[in-house]
Amino acid sequence: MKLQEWLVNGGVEGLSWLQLEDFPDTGRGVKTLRSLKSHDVILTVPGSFLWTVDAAFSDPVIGTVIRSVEPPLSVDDILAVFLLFIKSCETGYDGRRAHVELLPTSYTASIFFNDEELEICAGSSLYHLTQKLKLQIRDDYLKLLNNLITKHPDLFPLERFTQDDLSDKQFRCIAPFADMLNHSFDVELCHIYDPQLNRLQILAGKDYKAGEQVFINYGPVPNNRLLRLYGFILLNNPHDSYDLVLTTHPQAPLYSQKVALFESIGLQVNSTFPLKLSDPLPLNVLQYLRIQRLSSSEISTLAVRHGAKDRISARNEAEILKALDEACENLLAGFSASIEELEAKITSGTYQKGSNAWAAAHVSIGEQKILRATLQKAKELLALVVCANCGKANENNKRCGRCRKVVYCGIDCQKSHYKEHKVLCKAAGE
Ligand SMILES: C[S@@+](CC[C@H](N)C(=O)[O-])C[C@H]1O[C@@H](n2cnc3c(N)ncnc32)[C@H](O)[C@@H]1O
Repeated sequence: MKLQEWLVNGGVEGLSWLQLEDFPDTGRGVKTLRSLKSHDVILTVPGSFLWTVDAAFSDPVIGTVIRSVEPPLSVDDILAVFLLFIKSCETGYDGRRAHVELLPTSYTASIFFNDEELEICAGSSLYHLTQKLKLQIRDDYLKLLNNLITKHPDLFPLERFTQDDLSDKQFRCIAPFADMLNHSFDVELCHIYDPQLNRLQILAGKDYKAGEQVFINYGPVPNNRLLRLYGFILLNNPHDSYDLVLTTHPQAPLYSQKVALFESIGLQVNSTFPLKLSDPLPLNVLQYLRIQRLSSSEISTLAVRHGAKDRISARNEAEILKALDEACENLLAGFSASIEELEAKITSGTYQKGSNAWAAAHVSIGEQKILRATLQKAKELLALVVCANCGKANENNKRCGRCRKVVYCGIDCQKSHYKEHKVLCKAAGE
């Protein structure tokens, strides 16, 4: 095989015990022909084989052209143009062309979904980011067209540099053969680029028996990101998350003081918080919201000076939890299909296992489960702040002595509420 020859002749080590193979769950991947111990070096790829900005810049044919584009191209654009240029060459670049020929010919990253498939996860962050990405790719393509492609038709024939071709930026390939390794969370992070020695090494991320598929770990990536970047999802992904974006309007009262307070606890005014099933309402979300809703009389209290780790006032706490409750309800209402509807379609086989629709449904289910857990947590915390009977957020509200899950502002409210509360109270107290 041409690729193998090119790599071995150029000093790539490891190819005598690694072999490409098709696997049922992951598609094409790499198997080891010998047993490996965790941390063994299994593949070494010298830097000269990598697709890098430097490699593109030093290419004798297009290097100078790419370098002279104004405004300068982004790293992604340079790599995409470099790859497509090699793909469009009919002669020369034998090794690199052999590599490009082996790249997948179709992709299942979410930007390649048709409208119907994408609609399945409408409301999810995957949906919003994919729509944004589609527009960004169109804009990037138009810029490339004006600033590079139409200026050098001899180097970049228009019919081979269409917007669809450039969407192939999704190939996240960095090194020939190393990019054939599939992902598993069950192995340690095991790919290392050494800038001094200018080489990429892959170590065994666990012990392997001869004949097993070898994996690398793409990092702690949630399903919405796996689907957006790589076109697959993992069931029971331990890193699944919903990215909650919190921002504060510059016209908000006490804006500059609040920004300073955010920064004092390592947060930005525009922050993204990954919510997880294992921690659906992280402390830093509460800290952000407490600061965001501070009143002028609360701004210099001790609790604020301690980073708003604890409640600042009953008023402030009730306000942030109600806002969070409302935000979760609104986000959940924005999904095109509920968890139950999607699960029914998966069980009945309407969304076939492994299809784009199936993957989109799983991302939507995962995000909704997290949002429901966040909503539940916000409700539980709110019940410890506002009187269960009259709804007042009072500093002296006391917990129900039995279940300790609700609070009352006084004995009268507790008595009036007892009829409604007793079932829940008994169940919680048992
Ligand atoms: C770096 S490549 C790995 C090699 C790839 N399978 C190939 O045939 O070229 C990354 C792509 O492999 C697939 N992939 C990697 N890990 C996977 C996994 N655990 N399950 C399903 N597909 C996976 C996805 O399509 C992903 O975009």
